Amino acid sequence: MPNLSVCTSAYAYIQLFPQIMSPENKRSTPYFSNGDTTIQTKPFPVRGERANYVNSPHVIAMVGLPARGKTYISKKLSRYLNWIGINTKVFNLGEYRRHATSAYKSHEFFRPDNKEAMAIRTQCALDALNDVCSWLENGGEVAVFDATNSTKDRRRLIHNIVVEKMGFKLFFVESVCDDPTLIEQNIMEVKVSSPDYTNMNAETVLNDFLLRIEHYKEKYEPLDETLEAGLSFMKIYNTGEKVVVHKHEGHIQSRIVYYLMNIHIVPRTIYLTRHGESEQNLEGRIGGDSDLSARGRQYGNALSQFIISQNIPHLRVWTSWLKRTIQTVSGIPAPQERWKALNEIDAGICEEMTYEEIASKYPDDFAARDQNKFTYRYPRGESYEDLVARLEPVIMELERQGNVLVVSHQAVIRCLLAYFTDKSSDELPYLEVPLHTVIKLTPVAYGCRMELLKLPIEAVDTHRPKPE
Ligand SMILES: O=P(O)(O)OC[C@H]1O[C@@](CO)(OP(=O)(O)O)[C@@H](O)[C@@H]1O
Repeated sequence: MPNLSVCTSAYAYIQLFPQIMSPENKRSTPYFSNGDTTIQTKPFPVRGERANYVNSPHVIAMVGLPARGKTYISKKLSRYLNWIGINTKVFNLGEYRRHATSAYKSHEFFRPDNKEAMAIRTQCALDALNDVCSWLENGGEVAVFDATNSTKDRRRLIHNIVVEKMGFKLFFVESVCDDPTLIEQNIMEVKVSSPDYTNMNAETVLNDFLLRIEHYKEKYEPLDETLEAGLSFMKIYNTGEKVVVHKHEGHIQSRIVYYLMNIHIVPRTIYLTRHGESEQNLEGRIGGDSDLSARGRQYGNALSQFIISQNIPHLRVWTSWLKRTIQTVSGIPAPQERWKALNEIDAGICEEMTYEEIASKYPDDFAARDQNKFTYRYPRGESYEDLVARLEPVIMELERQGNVLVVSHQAVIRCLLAYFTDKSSDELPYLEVPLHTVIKLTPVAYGCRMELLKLPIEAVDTHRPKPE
């Protein structure tokens, strides 16, 4: 976290950016608009081996006026990248500023002519970038720098540090929004509860925040492919109405572009549930393709009643290709789609065995799975890690859709749930997904609200907890 020290010595700054600020050209620095004040920062990490990797780390730097959904995009992107196995972390500049100073009293703090505040803000940006670089140098793969980065000078500074000094890849993501309703909605949803505004009423917050935006607008320079032709970036207009991509590089940036092109913020609900109890669940056998038990069929009926009672507009129902999910939704009056990708984890040579049978026939495998359940792959079958890869298109399509009911299996629902609730790969294979329970997910501010709705039909417990 920030280590604030504003001084009048140009020493650290000269060290950091020798090519742009030597003693002779001290006054010609393009990076600060606050007169003679220069910023001292702790030394940046030394450019290490990571810069030479084929897959060198990436910095994703957000761009845009306040209340344009940058934090929403940062958090959501980080959740997705971590879920697909790319080690990602968000560095939010607002948090550095709040940690460094409690000077924020009103929008006046953000006036471009407030020199003292400007020095603090620049110091915080350097501290955050310093942490970004240290984290990437120590094994991180993608750092998301969540800040306004709304001037060309600030972006050049980031480029100097991230690309020229550290040798990392840099991609800017700008969120442009000129719809006053969306902006006001964003302020009311997330700014009213910001630590900047404790104990203030919503109207005062709204007015102050709108003035803060005005201060940023005075200096705002949107990304422009002619003026900043060398930079890699994408611009998202009005939450996805239009997208412009400029010089994106490599596999990770392509995935980021594709993901951000698919997400939307229209309110909707996702319902996840396992099939009703199956014949093989009753016997404690894994996998297979058995029919529902009598209680499983009751759950199918209860689920239809529940879904009808919810009165969900334009609901779509997705199932796997296995009999137990298809039988479960047979009474639901909504369009249905079958996905092979939603089939249960393939247990390979262990299919249709009980855990006890596996432990006695393949003791080494049984122990290995307990050691690392996420990466363990059943011989001639799959691991949870494989399952996440198989489910990525499902997540992408879910992101594009409105209201959806997904009826699938224990391991598959764990993977989907981990994505929506930001659970690590260690936690994922042990998430509790009981039979005869509907998991209702509603997007809120920066995440998802999760409700577990147990329907009143008994079922066996198929959860095998992590051994001590
Ligand atoms: O990874 P574990 O904890 O074994 O759970 C996955 C297992 O859950 C089961 C039930 O034991 O799922 P489901 O009944 O939902 O199809 C098996 O088919 C599957 O192999």
